Amino acid sequence: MSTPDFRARSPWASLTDVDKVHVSPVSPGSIQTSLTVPGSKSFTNRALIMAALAEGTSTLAGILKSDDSYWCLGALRALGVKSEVDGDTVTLHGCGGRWPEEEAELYIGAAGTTARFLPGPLAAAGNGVYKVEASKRMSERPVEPLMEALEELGADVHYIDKKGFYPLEIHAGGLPGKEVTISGKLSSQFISGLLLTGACTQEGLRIRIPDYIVQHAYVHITLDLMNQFGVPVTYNEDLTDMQVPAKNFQGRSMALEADASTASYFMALAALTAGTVRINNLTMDTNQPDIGMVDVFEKMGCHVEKGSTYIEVTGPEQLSGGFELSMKEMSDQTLTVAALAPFADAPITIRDVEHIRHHESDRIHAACTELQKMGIRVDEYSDGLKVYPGTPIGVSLHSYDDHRVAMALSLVGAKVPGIYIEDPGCVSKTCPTFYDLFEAAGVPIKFS
Ligand SMILES: O=C(O)C1=C[C@@H](OP(=O)(O)O)[C@@H](O)[C@H](O)C1
Ligand SMILES: C=C(OP(=O)(O)O)C(=O)O
Repeated sequence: MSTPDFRARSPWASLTDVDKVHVSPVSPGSIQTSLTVPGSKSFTNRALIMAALAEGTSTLAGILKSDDSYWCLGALRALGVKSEVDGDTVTLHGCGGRWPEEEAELYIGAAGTTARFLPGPLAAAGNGVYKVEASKRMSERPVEPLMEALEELGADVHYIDKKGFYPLEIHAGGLPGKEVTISGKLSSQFISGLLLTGACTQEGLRIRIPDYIVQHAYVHITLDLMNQFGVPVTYNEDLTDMQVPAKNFQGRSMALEADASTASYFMALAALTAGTVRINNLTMDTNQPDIGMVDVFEKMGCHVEKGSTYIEVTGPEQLSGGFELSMKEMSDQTLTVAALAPFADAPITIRDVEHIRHHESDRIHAACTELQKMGIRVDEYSDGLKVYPGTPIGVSLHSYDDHRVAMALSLVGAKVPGIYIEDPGCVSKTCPTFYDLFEAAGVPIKFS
């Protein structure tokens, strides 16, 4: 069983000295609230990297302040990019397409985004030696297909401990570019990383995908943001053929979207407790794939109001089950659906998410183990799980140093007495204020 990697908890983390949280049940219909969720992790780390590489200054409002973004910003500072943070706004003075530092040691924490987005721009926009270290778990997560693609393009990558994994060293001297082929089946982040790399090459980059991209919506977020930062990529409909021009990013000011993944836990809270939760700063008009949870909530019997400035979910008296979902395109929410499923009136099956065994934990196995601990019947598949209706018993649940395990399992506590979540501080990877928001929504929270 994993022990938390406290080095990856940043100064933006919370609950650093907390062992457990006791989440207590609420009475049905008692949650009637509206809330504003923090900025999107995916937007924040992309925008930080593009702004750092850009010509000119960028001001990014509504950034997520969490471990993932703290370490990303820290790595960019170590590369010589100056920035100032004021509340949730950051100003970055872009380096104009060439990292100022020619030798740097970077620590990127547990962020898959930084781990997959930065190496290419290091090789292509750098001239020197960059040592990159990541958290324990990020050093077990796959990066080799991305590194192989970069090596094919001429990058000089040295693995320090184990071939194919962090920590590693990049001996940078620019990349000519041209063409590269990579599978999209393991992680969409490899593709986003190559797109960012393409802009920094000398001749531009054609990226071909021989199969398909899991969570391809995240690649659309990259494409849209690159366009906004002045690098228009041309691409075909299924994103299997993309052409990136060699072009400097242009600094700009923008407000970032709220995090749809974080919002989903609060919509799920309404779903589970027959309450009403309005998310004040998110609409259906987003590329973030986890917005698809709105359809899942409707399928489970919720009433959803899709406003022009908000989304509001009202839970039913009884959640409906009895369906199978392919969650390939919004796999970060697998754990949320798994946590709601015991309370549905028939089994729920989740498929096509084998890749989440390589996320912050083996999420399929973590979900099955913790549900079984609560006495819930589960079938585990290589690419998903089937959860049967049941009455969970109150126990202490492990969070596997995985923010989404902690946030999803906390939902169960809002319904079942005696639920404790171990190491709740792991939520700081993407939402250090998670338990503040949960409590403000009306769920009793007690730390020990
Ligand atoms: O590009 C991004 O911002 C993300 C891509 C997805 O990763 P994978 O495609 O590796 O599953 C997702 O799970 C992650 O939370 C964020
Ligand atoms: C998979 C996730 O993160 P990462 O960006 O580290 O891949 C996640 O946030 O669920």
